Amino acid sequence: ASLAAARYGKDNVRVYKVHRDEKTQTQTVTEMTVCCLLEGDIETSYTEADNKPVVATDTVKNTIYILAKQNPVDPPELYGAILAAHFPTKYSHIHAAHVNIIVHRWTRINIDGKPHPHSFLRDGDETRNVEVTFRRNEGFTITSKIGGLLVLKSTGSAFHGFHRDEYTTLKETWDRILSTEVDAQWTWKRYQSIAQVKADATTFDKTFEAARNTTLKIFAEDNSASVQATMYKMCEKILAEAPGVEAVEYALPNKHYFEIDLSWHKGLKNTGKDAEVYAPQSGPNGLIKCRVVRK
Ligand SMILES: O=c1[nH]c(=O)c2nn[nH]c2[nH]1
Repeated sequence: ASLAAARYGKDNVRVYKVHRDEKTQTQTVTEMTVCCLLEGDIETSYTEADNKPVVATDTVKNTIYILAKQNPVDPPELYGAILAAHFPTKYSHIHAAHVNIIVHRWTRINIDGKPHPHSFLRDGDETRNVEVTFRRNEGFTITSKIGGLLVLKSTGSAFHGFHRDEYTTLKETWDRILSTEVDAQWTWKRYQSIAQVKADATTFDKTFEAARNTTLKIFAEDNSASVQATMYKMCEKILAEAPGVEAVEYALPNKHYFEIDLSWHKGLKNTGKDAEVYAPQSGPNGLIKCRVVRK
């Protein structure tokens, strides 16, 4: 047997950082969960129980905290790049690092119409995520993500004209509920240095907001012929808005809501145009994926 691939490190490292602005007496918070895995000349720690090359996962955890203290944690793309580059820079036998960051929502609370200086609420399980791989002599591959954004539209979605044969029972519909959980990501052109990543810091934030707004706008306004058709429009718009992005990917579950025929009860009409009460399904669910690149 031989070792085909190996990477190790610390996962589920929860980090909270506060920024205190003395001038405005306003505080800003960031909470994230970090995974950092290392690759390099570590084979003998697997094949020969040789621990000399092992930078302990506890050391990786400590480094996550120290670099969060010494550097900005926003945008997560920049902190992720700083963290990923640290290990191959410090340890010559580590050649690459893979960083995944999940940024949780702490939205500033408005009290009496005014943003509160140090109070926040968790408005949803939606997260902003980042994946950074740094490989020595190859630079940074950065992917930015929206995760867990639950959206539903009660009409404005259809699905008809699909292939029919002896296996098909699905009825065509011109008016259905569309409910999904947005898993969207966009991969940036390769960066060669932290300086280049830092120079784009505001672009990462602006592109995240633009991609989220584009997703919501097209989801709401597109008279959807299918999940496929609607998600493609989202990808096209994000590519058009973000010249630094090379590819956009979406994975959208189609979370079905079934009509309930209640006609057995005194002829109660609750199907087709009379449908009002539905049964939301936990599964099975459709899953529609795509990756869109520039021509
Ligand atoms: O939007 C949809 N795409 C599909 O591929 C599909 N299949 N069943 N329902 C569906 N809805």
